[in-house]
Amino acid sequence: MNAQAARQEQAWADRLADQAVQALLDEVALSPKPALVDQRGSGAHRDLNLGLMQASAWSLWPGFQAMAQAAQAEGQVTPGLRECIGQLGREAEAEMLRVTDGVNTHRGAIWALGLLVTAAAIAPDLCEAKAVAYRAAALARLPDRQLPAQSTSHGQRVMQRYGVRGARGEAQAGFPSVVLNGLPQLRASRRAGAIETNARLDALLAIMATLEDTCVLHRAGLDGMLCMQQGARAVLESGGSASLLGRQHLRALDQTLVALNASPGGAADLLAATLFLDALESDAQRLYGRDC
Ligand SMILES: CC(C)(COP(=O)(O)OP(=O)(O)OC[C@H]1O[C@@H](n2cnc3c(N)ncnc32)[C@H](O)[C@@H]1O)[C@@H](O)C(=O)NCCC(=O)NCCS
Ligand SMILES: Nc1ncnc2c1ncn2[C@@H]1O[C@H](COP(=O)(O)OP(=O)(O)OP(=O)(O)O)[C@@H](O)[C@H]1O
Repeated sequence: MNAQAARQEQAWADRLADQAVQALLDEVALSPKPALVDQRGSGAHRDLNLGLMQASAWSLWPGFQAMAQAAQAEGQVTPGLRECIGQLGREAEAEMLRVTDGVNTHRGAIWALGLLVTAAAIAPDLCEAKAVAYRAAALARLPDRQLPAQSTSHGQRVMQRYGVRGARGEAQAGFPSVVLNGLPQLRASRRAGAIETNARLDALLAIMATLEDTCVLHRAGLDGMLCMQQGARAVLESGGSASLLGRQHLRALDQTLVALNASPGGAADLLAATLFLDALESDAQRLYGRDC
């Protein structure tokens, strides 16, 4: 590789890490989100706040950059790359826990964005959202033989109890909540004239309307999850977060989910994934001058 190509690769890896961190910062700053940490406060959480979430997001930059570089070195989806980013993901999680003093701020986000950053780095000229999600799914389906024996997570417990597929299933299926719900809603709301805040809130609600969020199942059971899904649908069906009626429904949903302790952390991670893929497509249009 000549020096200019090497510089371009380096810049692309840095850019992907920037965009992943930016997506996390944009997700947490977006307000008012139902029962989640945002600029108003901690939602249903006692151990999370805005500053902690931001510090956590910044701490993940080197991990995302390293995943992008590993993908560039390998150049394709392989079992070796899967195991390499598994190790980098665990190191990123350890750094997150160091920065947050042991609080889980972004476990699900490291998983989702880590896979998407890796998938984007493999083929910078093939970065249409669906293509990136497809490559990320292929990676997520590969086994990680280096995965250490883990103590049972909240996610694993509720997946067994309710028969849902959780964060792994979402990734292995090609992020349907992002590709079929979050991104189309983000763009539909923009086209309908919503300001960016409302378009992003609507995207979050579109994800919440169908997601089997293991955070919610763990914290508030099946009733909490159905409440989240129905409440999110009610906001969208009454005109979305930009409409007066939609805002009334959104306020009610926030109060109900906080009372149930039902924070949709998985949906928040997938909103960050949506914002990442949206920015990636815009970047590619600028760099390559074509629709992805
Ligand atoms: C797959 C992960 C998320 C573990 O999931 P599990 O469900 O067992 O654990 P846990 O309950 O601790 O975390 C799940 C997190 O995912 C998010 N989430 C919840 N529900 C969903 C859902 N339906 N879809 C997507 N994300 C979700 C939430 O943020 C939640 O906190 C991950 O931590 C993991 O195993 N990583 C291994 C490291 C790795 O291979 N990394 C490679 C890519 S970076
Ligand atoms: N803005 C946000 N507000 C709250 N949670 C978020 C936000 N964005 C993302 N999340 C996700 O929610 C998850 C935190 O949920 P939760 O506190 O239920 O995790 P836990 O550590 O598994 O559970 P517990 O705190 O009950 O022990 C994080 O993994 C994070 O990915």
